[in-house]
Amino acid sequence: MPGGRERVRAKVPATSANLGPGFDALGIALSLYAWIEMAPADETSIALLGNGTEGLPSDKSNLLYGIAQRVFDEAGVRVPELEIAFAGDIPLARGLGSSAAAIVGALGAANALIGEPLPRDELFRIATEIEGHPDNVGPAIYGGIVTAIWDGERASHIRLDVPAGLATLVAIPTYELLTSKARAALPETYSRADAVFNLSRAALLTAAFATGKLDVVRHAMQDRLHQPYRAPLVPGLSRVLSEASARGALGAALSGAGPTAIAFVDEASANGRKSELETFLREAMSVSGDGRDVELRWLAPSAEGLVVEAASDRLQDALSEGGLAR
Ligand SMILES: Nc1ncnc2c1ncn2[C@@H]1O[C@H](COP(=O)(O)OP(=O)(O)O)[C@@H](O)[C@H]1O
Ligand SMILES: N[C@@H](CCOP(=O)(O)O)C(=O)O
Repeated sequence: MPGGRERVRAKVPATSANLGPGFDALGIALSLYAWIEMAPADETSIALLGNGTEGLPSDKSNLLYGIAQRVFDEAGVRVPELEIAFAGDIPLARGLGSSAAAIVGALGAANALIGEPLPRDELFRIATEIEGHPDNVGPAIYGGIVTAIWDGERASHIRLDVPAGLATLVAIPTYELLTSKARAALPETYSRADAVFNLSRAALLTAAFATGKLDVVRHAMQDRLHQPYRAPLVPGLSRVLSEASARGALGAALSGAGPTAIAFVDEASANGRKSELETFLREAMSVSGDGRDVELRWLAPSAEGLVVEAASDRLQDALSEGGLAR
């Protein structure tokens, strides 16, 4: 491939979007990853190696192939046949940005395959256009915490380092909730009081992250724009939102469009209350009541976003030999 690579592999982090009040505006990258590999081929093949990918198409109708072709079209290059492989630890349709990771990884891999004609900010613009909002694709590309806007044509963002000592615990239910369904539950209009309630908290939360003032996070995580309307779709969410701060968390939120819940903890003041928070989240989010249908994970924030490298072996081989850095 002139100026490009023969085989490339993109690594993309999971994300938690919204963080409570920052609906469609704020998100954080988490250390759980998806890999998307591409190489030119004589005939297109798509290997889906991740858990939960069974129902996804493995022909040219797959999202990953379509996005790669969009990059080639924008760059005026033709690569009609591709060998694509996807593997990932990010569970699908749980509010941890699986679709954002797939979009960002496909954009990054396709761009690298043809010599990176598109700058990273253009990848962000295209990813936002495809996803419809910038709050999960932003941290997936840039890592850290990202605050962003989208006006339908242009996307602007600022990336913040994650404050030292901020730990995140996610409670992932076994059931899926598609973002499209969780968005359909939202009203068309909001009152001025609710708009002011959210914009003041989103601004305070962003400033708290930017300055490392973790004690302010607990006052800034409430939301009136999406969580109250999504709570009927996520059993236990209302309890988590109202009680998590009394159980050792700085605050809690619905992760992305759900159904995962995310709690923030200040390592410096957790004072041995992590197991209390774990027990509480497991109990509250369990539909079966015995907690076995909820997976708890302490996921460190990921400072790194999209990384694309030349690959010397196939993703299948790297996976089976334990060669993927998690
Ligand atoms: N590797 C992939 N290939 C094709 N489609 C994918 C891939 N990963 C995710 N998707 C699509 O994204 C959907 C999940 O996206 P979404 O409902 O936004 O949930 P979330 O992004 O929170 O996991 C899946 O049902 C699937 O249609
Ligand atoms: N702001 C969006 C975020 C969706 O994130 P996802 O990771 O669940 O796709 C929303 O809340 O709808």
